[in-house]
Amino acid sequence: MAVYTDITEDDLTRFLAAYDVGSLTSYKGIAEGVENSNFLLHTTKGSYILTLYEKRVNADDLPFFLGLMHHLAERGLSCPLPLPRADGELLGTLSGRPAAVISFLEGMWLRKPEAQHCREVGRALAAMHKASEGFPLKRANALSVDGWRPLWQNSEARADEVQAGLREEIAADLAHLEEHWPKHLPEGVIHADLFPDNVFFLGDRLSGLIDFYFACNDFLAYDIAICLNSWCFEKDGSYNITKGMALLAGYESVRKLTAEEVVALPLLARGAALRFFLTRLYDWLTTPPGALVVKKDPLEYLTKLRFHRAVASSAEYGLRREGASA
Ligand SMILES: Nc1ncnc2c1ncn2[C@@H]1O[C@H](COP(=O)(O)OP(=O)(O)O)[C@@H](O)[C@H]1O
Ligand SMILES: N[C@@H](CCOP(=O)(O)O)C(=O)O
Repeated sequence: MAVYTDITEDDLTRFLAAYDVGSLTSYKGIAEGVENSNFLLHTTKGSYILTLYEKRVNADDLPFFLGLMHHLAERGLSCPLPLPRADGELLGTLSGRPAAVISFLEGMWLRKPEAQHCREVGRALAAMHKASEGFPLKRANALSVDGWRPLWQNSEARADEVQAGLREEIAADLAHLEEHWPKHLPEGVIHADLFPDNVFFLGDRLSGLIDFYFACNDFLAYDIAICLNSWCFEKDGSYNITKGMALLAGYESVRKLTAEEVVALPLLARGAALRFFLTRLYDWLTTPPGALVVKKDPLEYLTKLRFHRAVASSAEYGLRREGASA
C-alpha cells in the first residue's frame, strides 16, 4: 500500500476549496503504487485522484511531469490531467507535501495481459513518443546507465544476502553495459515506467496511460525495452515471443524503428532489466518492516536480465523485419 502521508478531512476540505471540484463526499487511500501517496476522492462533481508527492520525487521535476500530461492530453493521448487551482497553479501543498488533483481515468489495469493487449500498448507507446514531440521542458533520466553504478554501490555490499553470487554477477553486467551502452539513438520524451499497472483498459480497449513520474528525455527505444521486460515475460520467467511480436508490431504501426535501434534493442533490454533490478534491490534491502508499501521482488528482474544476456538479435524478441538478425 502506498500511503506515506496521512491527511485529515478538514485539511483536505480546505485544500480542495481552491479547485473547481464541488464538495467532498468521500475519500480513501489507494493501496497500489510505490512512489507517491494517492487518494481517490468523490465530490459532488465527480471522482478525482489526489497525489501527494513523496520524498523520492524531486519537487523541481513536477512542472515537467504535470506539463507533460497537459501536452500529451492536448495532442489526443488519453492520460490524466492535473486540474488548475483558482490561482492557475497546478500544484498546492497538503500535509506538508506538494500535492495535485488529477482527473480520474476510467479503466482497470490487466493482471494477465494477452498478446492483443501488448499490441495496444506498443501502439500507445509510439503514440506517446509522437505526441511528446515539441514538449519544451527537459528532464535527464537519472535512472539510465550513468545512474546505475551509484545505485548499485548502495546495495552491493549486501547483495549476496538476497542471492549468493549476486555481487559478482551484477558487477559484470554493469561493467558490460557501461562499456557498450549506445551513444546515439533517436531521442525524445519517454514514459520510462510503462508497466501493466500504469496502463488502463476498458474491456480489451486501452483507455489510457498513467503515472508519468519517471518520464524523462532518453532513447525512445529504451522505452520499448522497458515494455518488453514488463509485458512480455510469463510468471515462470519465460519470454513470450508472441507477446513481444505483438508489442513491437503495435509500436511499428505508428513509428518504425531505425536500423540502429533494431541492433541496440538486446542491449537496451538488458539495461532496462538491470535498472529495475537495482531499484527493487535497493528497496528490498532498505524498506523498513511494516512500511505501508508492497516490496517488489528484485529476482524477477534477475531472471529477465539473464535472458537478455543470451539474446543475440532483436529477432529473438519477435521483431519481424530485415535487419532484425543483424
Ligand atoms: N488518474 C487516475 N485515474 C484512476 N486511477 C488512478 C489514477 N492515477 C492513479 N490511479 C490509481 O492509483 C494507483 C497508483 O498510482 P501510481 O501513479 O501508479 O502511483 P505511484 O506513482 O505511487 O506508483 C494506480 O494503480 C491506480 O489504481
Ligand atoms: N514499476 C516499477 C516500480 C514503480 O512502480 P509504480 O507503482 O510507480 O509503477 C517496478 O515494478 O519495479
